[in-house]
Amino acid sequence: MPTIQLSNLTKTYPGSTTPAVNNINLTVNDGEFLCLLGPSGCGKTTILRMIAGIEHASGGVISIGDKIVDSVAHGTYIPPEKRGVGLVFQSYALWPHMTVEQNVDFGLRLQKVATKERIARCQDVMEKLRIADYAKRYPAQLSGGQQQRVALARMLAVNPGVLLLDEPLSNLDATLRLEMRNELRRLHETFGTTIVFVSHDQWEAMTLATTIAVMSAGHVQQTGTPDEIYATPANRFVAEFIGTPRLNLIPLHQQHSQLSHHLHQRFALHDHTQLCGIRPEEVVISEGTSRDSVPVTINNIMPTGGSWVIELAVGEDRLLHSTQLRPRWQMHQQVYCQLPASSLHFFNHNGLRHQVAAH
Ligand SMILES: Nc1ncnc2c1ncn2[C@@H]1O[C@H](COP(=O)(O)OP(=O)(O)OP(=O)(O)O)[C@@H](O)[C@H]1O
Repeated sequence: MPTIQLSNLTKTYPGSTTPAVNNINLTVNDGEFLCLLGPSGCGKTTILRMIAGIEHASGGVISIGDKIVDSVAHGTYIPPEKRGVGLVFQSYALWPHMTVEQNVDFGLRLQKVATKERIARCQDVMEKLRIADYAKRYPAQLSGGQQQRVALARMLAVNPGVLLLDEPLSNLDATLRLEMRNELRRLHETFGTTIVFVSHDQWEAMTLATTIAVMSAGHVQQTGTPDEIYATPANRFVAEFIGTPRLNLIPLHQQHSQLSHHLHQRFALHDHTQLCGIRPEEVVISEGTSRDSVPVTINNIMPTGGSWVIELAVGEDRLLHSTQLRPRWQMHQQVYCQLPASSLHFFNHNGLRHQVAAH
């Protein structure tokens, strides 16, 4: 299975002055399940369409395996059907006048695969995707999730080296979404296909991907495993984009902030260190005082179905704590919170993560 390499990849649509994709460098390794994650309009779909070949790059190079498939400078552009990639869109685009079986068979027919092998491959992929029972039905006679699986089966039947998925779960309800996530993960394990998946849903990305590339405004902000992205966000954007409830951000240069004062006592903070972040589940609450604890008031207790979000007041500052344990605190109770040093993320005036030393 091929590696996909994007080098200084840029796309500016005609009539636009701002690049939709701005000088991106990204490698998708063999067998990797990479998720392009970011808010609407950040350029995820544009990248996918350029890899597929249905959009031309304005600059930079795309290679699949050892072949350059798009490069303005080299004058190279390989058409989609010669790239060995399968693209599944948000809308499944099944042929309505063909049965499930005929839809799955479609690509194999185009490739002029021998009849016997076509039948065997269709059957195999339909069984793996659990749609063999609907082989004779038309798309209109299937549920959204079943149609989704037919679209995937149609792609997998032709055995693409690379599978590109553009928010393929976005039209499904919550239960089906979960089912399809498991299905996709199973597929990745079974077929070992290199997958590039576009999503704006952080949980989808965290639960599915082996690697996440977090994007904003045409740039890749950080690439890493789900764990790395969550535990060591490279900048403020990534830190805030990932995690629910959002990471707490404490401004470090506000005169009357008790939390800021507390952090200045513990750490050597310079002017360029602007913000300190801590995830709500890392904030520790206790009844008694201890070293490095801060007195706080329980300001609000919000149940979120199986977990709780608690708002703490520290003077004018507010801090969120989240927990899976039913809280034993009362509204307005005075308690103490701790901000463990290993859970703190410091960001400079450019929003970049950096280290600070303890006093
Ligand atoms: N065909 C086009 N012509 C002009 N501009 C476009 C075209 N397609 C996309 N854009 C613009 O390029 C930018 C990136 O769009 P893109 O669809 O890649 O973002 P996205 O991250 O996939 O968004 P979403 O999650 O909403 O699908 C957006 O500002 C969009 O308006």
